[in-house]
Amino acid sequence: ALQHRLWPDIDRLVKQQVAMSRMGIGDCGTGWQLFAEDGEMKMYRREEEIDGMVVDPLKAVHIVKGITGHEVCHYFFNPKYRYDWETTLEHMTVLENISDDTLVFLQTHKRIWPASQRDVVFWSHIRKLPNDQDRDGPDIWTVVNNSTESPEHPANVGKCVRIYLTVCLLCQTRVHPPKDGAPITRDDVSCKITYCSVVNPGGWAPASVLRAVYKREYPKFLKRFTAYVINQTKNKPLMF
Ligand SMILES: CCCCCc1ccc(-c2ccc(S(=O)(=O)CCO)cc2)cc1[C@H]1C[C@H]1c1ccccn1
Repeated sequence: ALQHRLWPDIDRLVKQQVAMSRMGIGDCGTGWQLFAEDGEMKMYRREEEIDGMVVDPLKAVHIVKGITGHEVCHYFFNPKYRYDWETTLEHMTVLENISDDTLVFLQTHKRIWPASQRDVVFWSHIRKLPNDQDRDGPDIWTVVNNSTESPEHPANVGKCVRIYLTVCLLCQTRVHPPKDGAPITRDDVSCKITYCSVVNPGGWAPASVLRAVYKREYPKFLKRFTAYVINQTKNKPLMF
């Protein structure tokens, strides 16, 4: 395929993020603390600071019945759905349509008192990966979002503080074939979702405020997003 300017970065980061996501919490070494749990959803964080700024890595694992990894990644990647599920979003622009699987976004997020408002520029890439652990299992789907520069939108010139993030959504579909050989329905599928993110808040914000924001916003985001995908797909044919 024709390579574009971001391709080497994207390819390297996707491979690195997928490898990290596939590691369980256990073998990521210690330091992960469970901070939120709701049914099948478990959220872990590590407390890390860079230059006194909270950049706590987050890892969430969730198992959702009735949807596939392709569907989860489709609704996460495609800009036309984002305002429906991203509650902290104030404005979103697609700066570049690099290819049908790679976009560059500019997003401004609602201000969270007492911190100043944030914006972010990132490339977003969706990819299907062969399921090398279970050869005849369904493919794995992933979306990786990673901050990038935009000459037209330099950091910290307007009212917003630029944040920097790396996000990886990795989805493994599981099919539980019906005994009587009947066609597969939504009752026979589930999706194991791993969501990893590291957000550097850019300018300084009180550690207590940031940790409270993350503790509130991440569980809300994953629950709302997965409920959105269930609702959007329930009367549609399965997308594998
Ligand atoms: C003082 C607060 C500073 C940080 C505010 C902020 C900005 C962007 C983001 C963010 C930006 C992108 C992504 S994504 O996964 O790529 C999807 C596409 O939107 C995810 C999260 C997060 C937060 C932090 C609110 C926290 C928060 C956490 C989950 C959801 C929303 N807000």
